[in-house]
Amino acid sequence: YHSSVSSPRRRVSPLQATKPRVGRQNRVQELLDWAKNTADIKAGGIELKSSPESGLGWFATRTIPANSVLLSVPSALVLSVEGTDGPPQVEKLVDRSIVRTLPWYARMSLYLHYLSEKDPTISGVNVQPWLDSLPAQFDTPLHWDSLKELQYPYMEVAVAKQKKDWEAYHRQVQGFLSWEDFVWGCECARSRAFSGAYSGGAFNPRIYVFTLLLVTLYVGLNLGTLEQAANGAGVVVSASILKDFVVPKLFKQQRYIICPVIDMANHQSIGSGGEVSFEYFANAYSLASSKEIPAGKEVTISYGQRSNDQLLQYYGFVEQDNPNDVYILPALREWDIETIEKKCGRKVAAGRLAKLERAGLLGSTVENAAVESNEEAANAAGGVVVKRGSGIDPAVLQALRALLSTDEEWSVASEAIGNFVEPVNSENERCARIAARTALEQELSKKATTLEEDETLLQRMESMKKATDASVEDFLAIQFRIEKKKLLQETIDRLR
Ligand SMILES: C[S@@+](CC[C@H](N)C(=O)[O-])C[C@H]1O[C@@H](n2cnc3c(N)ncnc32)[C@H](O)[C@@H]1O
Repeated sequence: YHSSVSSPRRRVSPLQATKPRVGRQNRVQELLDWAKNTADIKAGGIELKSSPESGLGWFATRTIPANSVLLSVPSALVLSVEGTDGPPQVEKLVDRSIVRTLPWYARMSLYLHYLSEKDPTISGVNVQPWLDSLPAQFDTPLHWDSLKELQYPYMEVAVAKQKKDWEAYHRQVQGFLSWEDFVWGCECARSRAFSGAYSGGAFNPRIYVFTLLLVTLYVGLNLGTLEQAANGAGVVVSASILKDFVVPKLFKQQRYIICPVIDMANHQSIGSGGEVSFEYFANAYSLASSKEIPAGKEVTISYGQRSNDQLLQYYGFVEQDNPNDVYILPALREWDIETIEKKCGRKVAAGRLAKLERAGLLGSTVENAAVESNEEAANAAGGVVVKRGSGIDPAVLQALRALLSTDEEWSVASEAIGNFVEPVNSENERCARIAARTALEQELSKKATTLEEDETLLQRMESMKKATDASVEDFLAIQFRIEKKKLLQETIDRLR
């Protein structure tokens, strides 16, 4: 019922295919005109510009002081998916019993499909110019012929799982939209939606005015004291706040929204000058400056703490020196114990591995990762996580201290792995760090190319960009593996 994911790599969404092929720049102008004239979207101090690295993005046209609202989009215009049902448009297409089995992004995909094929209006506003502004294709690994150039087996597992999951979801709705359209919608959702436990509704001044009126009447007509009235008013006010703020947070009513026009803001992990928030009193979503932004600078926002694994898999780009980047090493059970023993000059004593196994510190095998349910590019295999911010997982250092402990250290620690949370002595600590470093060095040496070779290659590709037929995918793969190798090297240096 559908072809393999990788074949139509440069697909054009049906949306664009049925339209005369105007350049994205024209569509951008149409989007801006629409935002201003039809959608009641307010903008100030920014312009939409295109850059080769990140596509379209918002740029400051003048110096913007901190805390200025740059864009304000009425909340009636956003595409929203929350809870397990709906949105209602989707339930017009697909039976609710099926809708309920789908994750938020699949429901968002169906919603986008509904808007493009059935009725392009949201709250009575025709959003076609916004639909036309969406990217026609994605460069995420899901569309790549091979992921070998990433030199990161973990990503192959993660993308295989993504493909399997998405195919299963599509099977539920294949009567309504093609695989290509389904994937296109899911990717729009994954790369353009914000999430959060947003308020249940907008500020409704009428409740508060009415309460004030009641209080005035109550006191004015001598029906009770001001204190009694205030208690009554307190209940009204707090019930309303409860509904808007507390309840959604408490029950984790996660809400996902795509906000037209604000969805053109690009990501920067650290130092972004923009911020998206829900303006309770204005009942609008806004893009505002969180600090002063110099004229000409891009107004970026943070999509959250995203590793390059997540950024590449779901957004199709790689961030340089990403402070949230991670490296997933094979699980401890797959480490080369013999080499570690040699490098430390210690033998792993009998029974230690079994102890770690029972404590669940050895992880599972990579093959098992694919069967576990895990939406994000996270670590289903129990691999050893290395973070740019904090280095190697402290639980792994703990396990290594215990693993390499002498019989004496082991008995001093009452044979309990829990007593290895902190370093036990300098020699044991030295061994644990050598072990970690050895695993990291071995990981680095397994790569088909070195960091230096990759950097030279990338420079060459960049300088000959037009002359070569290097694709976006080739660039991304090299950028990605450079960042991973940098992270491994940094962590090795920290362990010296
Ligand atoms: C919410 S959209 C932002 C608008 C997008 N640039 C466009 O042209 O439609 C997210 C997408 O923008 C691109 N993007 C965002 N931040 C980026 C960055 N720092 N570097 C490269 N591309 C980025 C990625 O393609 C990502 O999937």
